[in-house]
Amino acid sequence: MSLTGPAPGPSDPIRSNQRCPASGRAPLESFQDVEGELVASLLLTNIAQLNTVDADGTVLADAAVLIENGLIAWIGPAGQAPEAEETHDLGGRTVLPGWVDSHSHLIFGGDRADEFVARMAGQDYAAGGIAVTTSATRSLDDQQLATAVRERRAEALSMGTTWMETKTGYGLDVAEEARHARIARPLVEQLTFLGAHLVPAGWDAEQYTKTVAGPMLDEVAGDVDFVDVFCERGAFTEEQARQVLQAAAHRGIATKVHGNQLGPGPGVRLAVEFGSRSVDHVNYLDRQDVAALAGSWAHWEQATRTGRPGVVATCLPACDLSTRQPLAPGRDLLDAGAVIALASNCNPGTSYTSNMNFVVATAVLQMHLSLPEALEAATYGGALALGVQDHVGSIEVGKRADLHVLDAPSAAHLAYRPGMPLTYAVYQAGQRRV
Ligand SMILES: N=CN[C@@H](CCC(=O)O)C(=O)O
Ligand SMILES: [Zn+2]
Repeated sequence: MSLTGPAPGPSDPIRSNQRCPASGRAPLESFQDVEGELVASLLLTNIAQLNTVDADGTVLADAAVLIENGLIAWIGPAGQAPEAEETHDLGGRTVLPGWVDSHSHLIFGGDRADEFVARMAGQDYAAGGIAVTTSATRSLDDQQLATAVRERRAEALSMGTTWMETKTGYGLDVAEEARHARIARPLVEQLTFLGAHLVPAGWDAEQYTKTVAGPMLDEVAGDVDFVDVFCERGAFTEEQARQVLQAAAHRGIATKVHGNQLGPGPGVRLAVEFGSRSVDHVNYLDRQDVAALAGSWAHWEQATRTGRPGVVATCLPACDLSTRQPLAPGRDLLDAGAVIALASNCNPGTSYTSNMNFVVATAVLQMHLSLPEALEAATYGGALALGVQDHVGSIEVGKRADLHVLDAPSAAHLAYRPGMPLTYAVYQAGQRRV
């Protein structure tokens, strides 16, 4: 396999000012003028361990990466690296793809520390807490809400997350959901509509579902990449979830499902039936669920990463710890041939962290994933869950230069030294951001 290749041409994937293939929008507009300068050609060299997360899991020692115009242009031994306008000596550190965090809820006001403390004292998590955050979020004006989202996105970037999805779902009426979508749109790379998060007080569930699947979806459709539904006891039933997913399919919008989080249920089945990009949480799976998820990848060639992707099972271990749910069976899913992603689920109710280093460490230590499996799930797996796997999620020629530099000699240190501040530098579309 050759790791070298020609510099990307004009038709190559997302540059920082190009359109996102899933949404047709410019995903990084908000980041253009924040900091960092885009150098036409930049060589990163003296990399002790380069984890490409390509289809072969190639790991190179003593490596270099050439970035041209924000894209990866060459990968190979440091001793054979081409000349560049500028060189960064990474001092024998480790490089991996930037994290692709495919599940978060950053559009919120307030926090729910009291609820967390009660949970640690033995109370169960229940979907109803979403209403508390909805009130706190509605009380923020546009500027306050934008600032909150921007700061949370920046916090995630500072820990290596170079591509991030976030969801609405704390507005829960037409005007608020539309306001949240409009505000968040330029602040994250991809946006999901989760009007079907909770039936708000005072609403009849059937009426609310109709509103979500009709006028609310119409109002946000131009701003979102995905439609999601929380299919769980205390949230939306199978039939209600089906209405929302059908409405999305009718409008040609890709779907996601929050499913099987608090108990066994129809979430996985629905996601497979609708060909959703992902089903997220997946804590309570039976054999048929696991088989259905694995079977959804029948038309995908793993060795070449080509074909039709199936439904990604997104595991959220930080959430599982905070809600004291059994960890999602990531090991069993992988062994059965399913494809998993790891994501933060950053939100004030169940997972108030966007630290993907922590998520990956937990997946290795507690879910029994190998380090390479966890790395892949938190990068390429996330990209698959978002439909952007041809553009981000691995270090390969032609892809966007999203790189996470660890202050460590190998990626194993992520789990070996859990909780330590290992992020040394972050390059996003070729610009040094951290
Ligand atoms: N489970 C549904 N939604 C969020 C939690 C929302 C909340 O409790 O505020 C989640 O993914 O965990
Ligand atoms: Zn969620």
